[in-house]
Formats: sequence, structure tokens, C-alpha cells
Amino acid sequence: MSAVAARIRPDQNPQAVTDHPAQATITMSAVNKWYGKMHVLRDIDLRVNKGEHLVLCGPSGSGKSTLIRCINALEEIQSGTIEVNGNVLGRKGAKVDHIRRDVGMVFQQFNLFPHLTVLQNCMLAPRRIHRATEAEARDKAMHFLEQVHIAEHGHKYPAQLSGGQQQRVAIARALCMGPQVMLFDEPTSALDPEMVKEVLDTMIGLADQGITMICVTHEMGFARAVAHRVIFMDRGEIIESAPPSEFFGAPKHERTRAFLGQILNH
Ligand SMILES: Nc1ncnc2c1ncn2[C@@H]1O[C@H](COP(=O)(O)OP(=O)(O)OP(=O)(O)O)[C@@H](O)[C@H]1O
Repeated sequence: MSAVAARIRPDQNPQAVTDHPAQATITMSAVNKWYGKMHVLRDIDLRVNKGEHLVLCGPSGSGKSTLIRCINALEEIQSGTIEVNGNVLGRKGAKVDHIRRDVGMVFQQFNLFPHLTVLQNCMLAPRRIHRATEAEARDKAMHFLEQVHIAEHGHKYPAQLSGGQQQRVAIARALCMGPQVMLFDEPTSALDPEMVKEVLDTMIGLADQGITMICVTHEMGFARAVAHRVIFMDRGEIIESAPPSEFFGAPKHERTRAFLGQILNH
């Protein structure tokens, strides 16, 4: 049985979020973003509690990537506020470097440095951000490479690994920063089908450890198994947000139903 199938769904597990009393890690309030004249995020209000796992889905171009890229300050917003662990983005004196340290990001393309080994890729953040010694950085990198079951490939270069293995290295590298929140932007979209499961299983392992996660993904099996809340976005707006049982069992909005009809029948 796959790890996805074997898990108790979080909304069937009363301890899942109540272990973490409502303590917001991320708060987005009335966030608007334009690219030129294109209004891509429209009055986004979103609160993510510590330990919460969110899955963000929606049609192509609906603003999902932009939303999560705004959270770690890869994109600027034009109005509203985003607060991450007490740091308010966009305000004078905002500590963008703190936000980037607190928020680990995993992209569709793995973005590993090709000229560095797996181990060296993972040692960068501890060395540069946490000013760790070489030995400390190596220990930390090995710890997270072991966690994603890839430590034996530490001496290799990214090009010598499969896509799934590279993505697991990218996850380990993000974890080496010691983030409070992990953002995943379609982490399995660039992978061959047989490699998708290994990456999803790694993400499930992280979820089980209680790390706060926001995942943009169309892997609805993962959403059912791991998400406390599934959010549907369309045309820059949050249309629906509900626990998976409700979201999949009785979606309220017509646009959510149409979207689910398309991707679940695919
Ligand atoms: N850097 C950019 N400059 C201009 N327009 C952009 C930029 N990035 C994204 N867009 C546009 O903003 C809109 C939202 O894009 P975004 O990538 O956030 O959507 P998405 O829901 O993540 O889509 P997908 O599922 O295809 O990745 C799209 O119309 C896209 O073309």
C-alpha cells in the first residue's frame, strides 16, 4: 500500500491541527498583485497556522505560483500585507533575508547548482546563512540527505541523478536552512510518473513531522491524504477553501466543481 493510501486523512485525525493552537505563521491580508495591467492576485486573504498543510490548486494562470512566490518575497505586491513569522513584507525595515531563511522553497525545476555535488549543494545554506563551520554544515547536510534517503549519492553531481532524486536533494537543501514553512511549487510536474511517488512520499514524511507546508500541486491523492485544507484559486481569487472531505465530497462553488471534474476525470 502506498504511503498516501496508508495515512489517516488529516481531517479525520482530530489531533492534526489542534496540536498547534491557532498560531499564524503566514497572514496575507487584502493582497493585490499586478504584472503590468494584468491583475493576478485579487484581494487575497489567507491565514496559515503553524503545522498546517495547505494544498493550492486551480487552472493554469490562476495565480498559484505568484501567490507562493509573494510569500518568500520573490515577487513584490502592490497592496495589502503579508506577514511571515512576525515580519511584515513590504513595510519599511522588513527583514526579507529573515523571511527567506524562514521559508524554504522547492520549485518544479530543481534549481540545484550543477557544478556542486549533492552534499555541497546542501552545505551552502548552513555555511552562508547560518555561518556554520564546514563540519557543522556537512553534518546538517548529511542529516537531511539521510532524511530524504539520498545520502549515499552525496558525492555525485546533480546531472548524475534521476529527476526524482534531484528533487529530493532540493527538498533536503531547503530543509538545511531550518525553515519554519516549506513552499512547494508543482514539485512533481517535471518528473516522470514513476518518480512522482518517491517525491510525494518524501513530502508526506515531512508533513508527518508537522512542518507547515503550502503545496501547489494537482496531485489530488496527495491533497486528500495530507492537506488540512485545500484551496481552489481561479483568475487570481481564492474561490473555495475547505478540508479535503468537504472540498472533494461537496465542493460549494460551481467553478471548483468544474475544475475537479476536469482533473479527476483526466
Ligand atoms: N513574471 C511575470 N511577468 C508577467 N506575467 C506573469 C509573470 N509571472 C506570471 N505571470 C502571469 O500571471 C498569471 C498567473 O501566473 P502564475 O504562474 O501565478 O499562475 P499559476 O496558477 O501558477 O499557473 P500554472 O499552473 O500554469 O503554473 C499568468 O497569466 C501568467 O502568465
